[in-house]
Amino acid sequence: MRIEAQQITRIFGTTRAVDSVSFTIDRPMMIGVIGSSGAGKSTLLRMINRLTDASEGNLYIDGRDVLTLRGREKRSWQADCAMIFQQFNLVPRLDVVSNVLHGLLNKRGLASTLLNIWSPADIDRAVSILDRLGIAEQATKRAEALSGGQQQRVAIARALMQDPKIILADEPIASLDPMNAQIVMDSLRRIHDEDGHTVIANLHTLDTARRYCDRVIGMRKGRIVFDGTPDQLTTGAARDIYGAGAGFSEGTTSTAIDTPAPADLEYAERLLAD
Ligand SMILES: Nc1ncnc2c1ncn2[C@@H]1O[C@H](COP(=O)(O)OP(=O)(O)OP(=O)(O)O)[C@@H](O)[C@H]1O
Repeated sequence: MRIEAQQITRIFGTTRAVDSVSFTIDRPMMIGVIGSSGAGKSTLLRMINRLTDASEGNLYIDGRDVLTLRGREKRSWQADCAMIFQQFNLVPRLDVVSNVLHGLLNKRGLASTLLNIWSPADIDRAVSILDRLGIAEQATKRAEALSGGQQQRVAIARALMQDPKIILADEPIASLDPMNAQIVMDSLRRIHDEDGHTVIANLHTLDTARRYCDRVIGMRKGRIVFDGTPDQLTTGAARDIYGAGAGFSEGTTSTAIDTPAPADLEYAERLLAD
């Protein structure tokens, strides 16, 4: 899949949250997007997925501009473009396997959703995806009973259930302890390696971007100020991305937040409402 962003821009009031961003992805890659809080990382992912409309620009996916899609075609693109969020966005009271089956909602009609009708083949597939992520034994538990790391793996399973062409992850490990963060990043990397999906992840630490990604995009004030390999991401380059002075320390690049972002809640509501 070839992805070509041409001068994508999103303006909120007087803020150019994303300002004339262009990049091309011409083979499946794992890409990390880094930058300080407010740099425009979430807005960029949300424009790709069409959760937020762009103010200007084009996003060609295999030659088709997905920013202009409406109605059924827009939903079809959203089904191809799975999102994973910092706060997991599972339905807490539902069991794990039902949460994974919700990945099909982007592809299914309302009736089967309301009646909770899933074919045995769908259920088998959901369990085998959970198995792949090492959490099949949790399938019948309520999502809320799982640890954060397990919940994020359920969210990844839900994303895989929709058989996406691309996976977008918005700060997928920002709420997790280091061990669970590693398990989740290992899972995303393995999915990329095995399935050949492009994964674009907003990440709040440089070492994670360096360790897991083939390419790193650095954003500052809505613009791309770095686009290169992890090797090219020197401390000097990081200082430019984060706009820090000589006292810059790589350990202080965290932009983790503790409260669920409105984007997360909106996504969960959309999954339930569709
Ligand atoms: N719905 C909105 N309405 C108004 N302004 C917004 C909205 N969403 C984002 N912004 C603004 O756009 C800019 C970029 O925000 P964005 O959330 O994309 O940055 P980010 O790099 O993802 O930051 P963080 O790491 O804190 O999530 C910020 O100035 C933010 O306040």
